[in-house]
Amino acid sequence: MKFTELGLSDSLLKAVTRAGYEEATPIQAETIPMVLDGKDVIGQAQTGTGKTAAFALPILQRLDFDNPNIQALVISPTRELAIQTQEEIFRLGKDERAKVQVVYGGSDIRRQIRNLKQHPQVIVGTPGRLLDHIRRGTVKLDHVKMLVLDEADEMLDMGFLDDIESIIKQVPSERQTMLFSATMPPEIKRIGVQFMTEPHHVKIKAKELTADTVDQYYVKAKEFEKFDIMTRLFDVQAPELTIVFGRTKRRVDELSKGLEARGYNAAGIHGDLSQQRRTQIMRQFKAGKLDILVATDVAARGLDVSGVTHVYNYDIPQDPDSYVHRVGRTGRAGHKGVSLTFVTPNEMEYLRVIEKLTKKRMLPLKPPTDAEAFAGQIAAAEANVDSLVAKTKTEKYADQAAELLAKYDATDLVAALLNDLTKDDATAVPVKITPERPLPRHKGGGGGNRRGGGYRGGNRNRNRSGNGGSRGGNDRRGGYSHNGRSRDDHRSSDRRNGGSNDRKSGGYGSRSREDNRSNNRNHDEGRKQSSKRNFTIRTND
Ligand SMILES: Nc1ncnc2c1ncn2[C@@H]1O[C@H](COP(=O)(O)OP(=O)(O)OP(=O)(O)O)[C@@H](O)[C@H]1O
Repeated sequence: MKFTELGLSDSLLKAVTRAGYEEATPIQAETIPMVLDGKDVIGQAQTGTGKTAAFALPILQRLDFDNPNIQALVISPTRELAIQTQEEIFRLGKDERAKVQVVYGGSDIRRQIRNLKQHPQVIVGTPGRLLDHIRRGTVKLDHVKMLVLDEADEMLDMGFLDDIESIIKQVPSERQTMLFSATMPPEIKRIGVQFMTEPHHVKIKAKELTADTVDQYYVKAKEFEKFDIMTRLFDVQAPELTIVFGRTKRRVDELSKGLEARGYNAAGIHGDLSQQRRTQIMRQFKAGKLDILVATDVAARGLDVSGVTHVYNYDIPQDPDSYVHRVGRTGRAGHKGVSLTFVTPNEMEYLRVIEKLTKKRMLPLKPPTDAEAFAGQIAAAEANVDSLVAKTKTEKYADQAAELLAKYDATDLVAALLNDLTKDDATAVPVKITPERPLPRHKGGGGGNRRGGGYRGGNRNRNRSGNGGSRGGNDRRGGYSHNGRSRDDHRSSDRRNGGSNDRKSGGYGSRSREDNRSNNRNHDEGRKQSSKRNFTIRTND
């Protein structure tokens, strides 16, 4: 549907055109008129289908620019998502000079207070820091007329619910309330509607819960085999921008160090890192200066990084909703993506439960052999050679080239070049990743009651202490962290190709070589980091 049919103002239509949006997505087409009409809305649609603009545009239109008070509040589960959402609302409301501010934990509160004195009309924030500002009296919500819970099911789940209730108490009851997410379990929706008035539930029907643009695979492997298989898969699939999800913070640290040791341009983020470091890594990743982001579920919700081609679940998520959000970091806004999930033999039942929820079968992949990995590396190196030759001013080096050709056999020279352009093979740099305790044996069935008595872990009072929780994978959720994300991620510092199974992909969902060539981002950089030394991860545990 055309944006012009939705009742948006001319300046917002201009902003939409400037953003490059041609047509409204289904969730935008359905919810924008309702929100403009002042209705309470629950908006549910696949990941990456433009839910942010679906609430941002009508909110901007309903702002009274002569009113200096906070009129709209958007609550986000993670700092990174809050920052991104503020940026998008600001971008769309630029012509109207909408004042949009973000507040989140782990960053200088005095600066936030200074900015709050500039009278923002829209606030985006994480719950802990919002509460902090409310208590200090630096954020006053008594003029708020629009409230959004982004990633609403996450915000209304046990980990956040108390904070959300405390915040909502500060917002006038005469307000418009909106909940948005790709997933909305019925029992969470029941909690949500208590904060709403005659809500309209807009659920964009899709055959599958996950975006249909993502080709989903799984590899059955033993715990200790996963790392080597993953790097071999990288060689074969040649992912461009990749997110690897790990279950715990320790896992993320070890994986990112191990990948670096093998010459990949990788870095990890999780809730124990300083916010400064988290922001720095996200910036690098968004700018394409980092090929692989390794993360806990702190990066699973809402993050919109264009060009993420592959998502690897190094650990199968315990929570099927989490799977939906993780793989939703690729295949966004109509682009293609590939996801790959490792599953140990005793975790197969978890895979089936995820498939039941998503209504999509993951295709099994065999781990690539060494020969296949080598072939993948050589293919990438050849593509590199093509671009190197194309950009080299041959005359400049002609004499030295002739000298080298006289000294060495031409085949030896090219072989040395290829050796330099390929990464160390798995065995050359042994990496040992500390085994995580496997997920408890699944009781079977599943799918129906996902949260209540399902397998989200019996003890719903998770991680309230915000103690970082997941070291050793042993927290109060029966020995497993909440998807590797502790309350600390949420609050402690807030207060607490292709995919097709064709030859090019060799059956591994790789991107075409053409793609690789044109997007040969920083593989060279990555390679330079490669140290041909033995590398074993040490941990404190
Ligand atoms: N109408 C549109 N046409 C094209 N692209 C769009 C449109 N609306 C939004 N986008 C772009 O699509 C991408 C995904 O949007 P957004 O992050 O809002 O998705 P989402 O549905 O909130 O996903 P998630 O469930 O993962 O949070 C963004 O890069 C956004 O700029």
